[in-house]
Amino acid sequence: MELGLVGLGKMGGNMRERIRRAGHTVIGYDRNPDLADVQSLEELVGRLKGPRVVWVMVPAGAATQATIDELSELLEPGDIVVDGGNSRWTDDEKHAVQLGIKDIGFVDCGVSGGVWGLENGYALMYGGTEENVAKVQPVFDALKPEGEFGSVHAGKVGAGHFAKMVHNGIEYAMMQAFAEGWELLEKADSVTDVREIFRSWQEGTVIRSWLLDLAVNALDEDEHLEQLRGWAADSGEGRWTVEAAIDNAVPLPAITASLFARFSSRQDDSPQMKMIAALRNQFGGHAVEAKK
Ligand SMILES: O=C(CO)[C@H](O)[C@H](O)COP(=O)(O)O
Repeated sequence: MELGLVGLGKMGGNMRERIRRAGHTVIGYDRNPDLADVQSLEELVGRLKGPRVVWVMVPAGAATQATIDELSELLEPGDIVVDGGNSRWTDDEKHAVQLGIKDIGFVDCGVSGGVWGLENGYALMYGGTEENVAKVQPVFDALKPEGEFGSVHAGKVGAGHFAKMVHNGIEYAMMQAFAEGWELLEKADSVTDVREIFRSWQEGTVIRSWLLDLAVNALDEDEHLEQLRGWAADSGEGRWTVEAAIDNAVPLPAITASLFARFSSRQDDSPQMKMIAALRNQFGGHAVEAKK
């Protein structure tokens, strides 16, 4: 089939390649003309035969909204837009309504696989009507990992991004657990080779996983992670997971703590710990350390 793909960055560029390898035609547009097959969204839409499927793979928020705004003007009834970015699931219903006014279909799709997806395939979680999903199915089949699992029609519009959001929340907590265990092992006098302990866990253990494999890769590159600063960004999905937990009154202590650990990582000094130190000093005369 033919696909229009908007956004050819780290994810979109490799996805174009994987879909092409499966024998489909992909016409890609990116703001960077060096990456693009066409120079505008208008040209992209003009090059596709109807009914068109256009996959949007740009940063969540303003960039996705601007792309959907433009596509809603250019596409025709019966065409489909797939949002494959990390959009907040609450945006999906709005986009479905916006496009639905012109009878353009909408499918949301959470995509996981990172820079390894080209070779390993991408895990896909999509939401939308059976009819719209069926029109995109050949592309889902091209992108998904080989084998029985790796893609799911998660429910109605929004369910794909909701599933991906929860996946990312789990990802936060799993990474945090590996990070905490690693720090404790590094600290223990009795332990001589933390990297080899991590490597040994890759077979036979309850915690063997792709994240563990990636941790071993990282330690092979830099055994004590001395080249890195203990600083981690977050791109929103952990926050949305915690917000959804509050909306549904579901306790998420591990995921919430792993999100907050990232906030702590961005502080050079902890303002709240200054208050703890001040209070301990006030009530008990306990020692404080002066700012250097
Ligand atoms: O979707 C992903 C992996 O599954 C992304 O890499 C993820 O968005 C990274 O999120 P964050 O910046 O919040 O750690």
